[in-house]
Formats: sequence, structure tokens, C-alpha cells
Amino acid sequence: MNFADIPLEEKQAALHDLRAVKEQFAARGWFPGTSGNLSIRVGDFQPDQFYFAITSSDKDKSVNTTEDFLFVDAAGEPCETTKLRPSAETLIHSKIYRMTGCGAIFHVHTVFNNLLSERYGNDGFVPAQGIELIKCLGIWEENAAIRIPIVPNYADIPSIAKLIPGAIQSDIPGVLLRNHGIYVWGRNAFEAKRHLEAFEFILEVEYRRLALGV
Ligand SMILES: CSCCC(=O)C(=O)COP(=O)(O)O
Ligand SMILES: [Zn+2]
Repeated sequence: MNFADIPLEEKQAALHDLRAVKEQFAARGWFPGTSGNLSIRVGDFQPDQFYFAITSSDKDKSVNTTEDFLFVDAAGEPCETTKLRPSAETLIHSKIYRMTGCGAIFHVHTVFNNLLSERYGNDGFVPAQGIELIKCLGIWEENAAIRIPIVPNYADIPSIAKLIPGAIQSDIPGVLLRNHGIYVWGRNAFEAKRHLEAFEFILEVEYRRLALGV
């Protein structure tokens, strides 16, 4: 399927959903200093051919403008002529889509995801156990223990993207970048948002357990 063959209504729906999620996350303070990026995939998926709408780079994501999003292909190249630049981290989104076939990917920088990614960075994962919201990740086992993978953070984004396939765990819809932030995905925007909220809750609980020594 070529980008031009994707129905306009589907593209507009993706932009509408991205705007809604952007506003909600901005209200929570999840885009400090223009950090963070969001994307939603449109059209059919083949590992080497797919398209997604993504936030433009370097924008204040707490305000709405007509230049907030653009569509790119699997290589991260704009689908249409535009002066907008896609997120600097578009290649990470592209790699996650390629590996998982998911429908939406959200990335935020928070204090809790930064602190725990460093605390457990040498282990390669953040351990979490016995937190009810683990169920929001689709893991319903009693007293479930999970490991949230961590990859090193490099200035060179292709170097990070190369590490994504080795880090992704099939049952864990997220990956931390050390001292950077978290990438979370789902079949659609609703699910990706649920997963992100769950991860952030889990990370805060684990942080506070460490702080309290419980
Ligand atoms: C301003 S924080 C450094 C870049 C970053 O990590 C990020 O999430 C935002 O980059 P973008 O190009 O998507 O605006
Ligand atoms: Zn980032």
C-alpha cells in the first residue's frame, strides 16, 4: 500500500488522536523542555513498508499549532513535501513498529523513569513485582514479577535504534533509555496510553519503595 492509497479519514483520525494524547500528556507535565514524541501508524503493515504520523521535532508540545505533526515512511522520511522535521527520534519509532507491528508509540521523559533507568542501568532492566497496575500491561498472573528493559543512551539515534531489537521483550510493551526516558507502545493509541500510564505508576511505586526501604 502506498501512502496516497490510505484513506484521508484514517489519516485525519490519527492526527486527531495524536492531538488528544499530546494535550493530555502536556497537562501532566510529561513534555518538559520540548522533550518527548508521539506517533500513530496508519494503513497496512508490512515490516518494510508502513507509515505513521509523528510529532515534529523541537516544538513546545504543550501548545497546539498547525505544525505539530507530519507523516513519515518506514525509513523515517516525510511522505509529503514539508518544511517540518520529524522527531529526532523517529528512527526509534520506526524500529519499534518494524519489530512489533504495533499501532501507536509514545515517548516521555519523567523524573521517575530517568532515576530508575540509572539505578538499574547496569543490570539492564528495572525489576517490578506485586503491583496491581502490572495487569494494565496484559499480565494477569498473581504477584507477577516483570523486568522493564533498559538500553544505553547515545547521542547517535541510529546507534540506539540498533539496540532496540535485542532489548524488546514480547510480553513487555515498553523499553527505557538510560537517563533519557521511556518508549511505550500498543495496538492503538488507547492501549499505548494505558501502557504508558501503567509503566509510570509502576516506576513511581518502585522508586518510592527504594526510598522508603520497603
Ligand atoms: C529536548 S529533549 C532531547 C530530545 C529528546 O530526547 C526528545 O524526546 C525530543 O526530541 P524531538 O526531536 O522529538 O522534539
Ligand atoms: Zn527523548
